[in-house]
Amino acid sequence: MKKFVHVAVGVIFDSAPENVSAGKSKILIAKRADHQHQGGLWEFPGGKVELGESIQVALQRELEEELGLQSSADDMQPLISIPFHYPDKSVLLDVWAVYNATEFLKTDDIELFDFKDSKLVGKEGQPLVWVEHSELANYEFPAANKAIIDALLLPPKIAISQDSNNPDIILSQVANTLKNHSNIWIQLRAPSLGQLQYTQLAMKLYGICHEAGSKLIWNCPLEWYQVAFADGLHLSNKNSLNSGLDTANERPIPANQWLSMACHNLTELEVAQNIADYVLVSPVHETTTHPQANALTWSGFKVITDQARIPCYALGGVTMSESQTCIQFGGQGIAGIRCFMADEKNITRKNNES
Ligand SMILES: Nc1nc2c([nH]c(=O)n2[C@@H]2O[C@H](COP(=O)(O)OP(=O)(O)OP(=O)(O)O)[C@@H](O)[C@H]2O)c(=O)[nH]1
Repeated sequence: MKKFVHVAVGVIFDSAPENVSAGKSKILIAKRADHQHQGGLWEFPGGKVELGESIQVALQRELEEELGLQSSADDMQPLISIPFHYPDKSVLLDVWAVYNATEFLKTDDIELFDFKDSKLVGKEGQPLVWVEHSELANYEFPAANKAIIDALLLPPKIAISQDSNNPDIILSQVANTLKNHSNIWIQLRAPSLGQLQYTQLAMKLYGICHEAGSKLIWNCPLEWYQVAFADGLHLSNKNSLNSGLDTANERPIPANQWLSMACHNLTELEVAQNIADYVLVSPVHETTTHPQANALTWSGFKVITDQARIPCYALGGVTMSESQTCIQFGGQGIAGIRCFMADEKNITRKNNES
């Protein structure tokens, strides 16, 4: 039988959550010894959860043993949990963000600095480096870590545009959302528009999103997708079915673009996590547009996040006030239309007033 290990993993930030979301923070990574499983690759520090230990206690113990880092439970927040099967071993990585580490871990700490090589090393002699988010791509990690790195790059909020047959209304809506929210990506969903109108609108929005430090995810048939004006593609059930992607094993877009899929149950999750980077799980609550759909509730959402090895967003009647609940139930963040976008009537009224 394959060996199974439950691992507590810490993504250690040198500063507070506000600085992390503003992109002004560094992350500590360590190199695994050659003789270890996945040896020679970089990792986020951590180790096995011992019998009867909580994840937080295990992580605090491992970080103390490996780095001399004394972390406070108040500075820890769940990031993602990843069940992953290597050919020789199955792991459950329980990954937590650990903030304010430099308050406890001095980079010039004599114990952690190898003066001979002028390098930072851990207590077990493992090389350590503080890196920016954008530098993570330059290091080679075990396969299970792709989802951790994705979770670090993905935002806490995804605003989905409200459908309209008037592209100008959608454009104003999105601009408004970007004005009112930071750290948010836009998914352009506009089933009432034809291909030409959709493409023209998406091209305009791509510039607007990038100017605001956001990203634009297209939600349209695969054939409409234009790599040069998009950061990624979201495949609804209908669009993935129409393109034969509901059973696919191959990504339909390049690896450096984001791919998300709709997910309503564990069967859809299995299909999605073969090719997508993240899923939008719905409906968490009953909504006015889908009153007949059976709501998952937060506990049903957790059934899915527990099985997911990619980040999961909560969609369907979820409000901003539930952001922390979403994280506690294993979610990456919140996706929605109404919770971020002003509705069409207000936009029309505002446009008429100005
Ligand atoms: N700490 C840590 N482990 C990871 C990461 N990614 C990942 O796949 N793992 C896997 O999770 C397991 C961690 O177990 P561990 O560190 O306690 O044990 P080990 O096998 O490395 O060595 P050991 O048995 O000698 O202690 C390893 O199989 C490792 O390959 C990561 O980012 N950090």
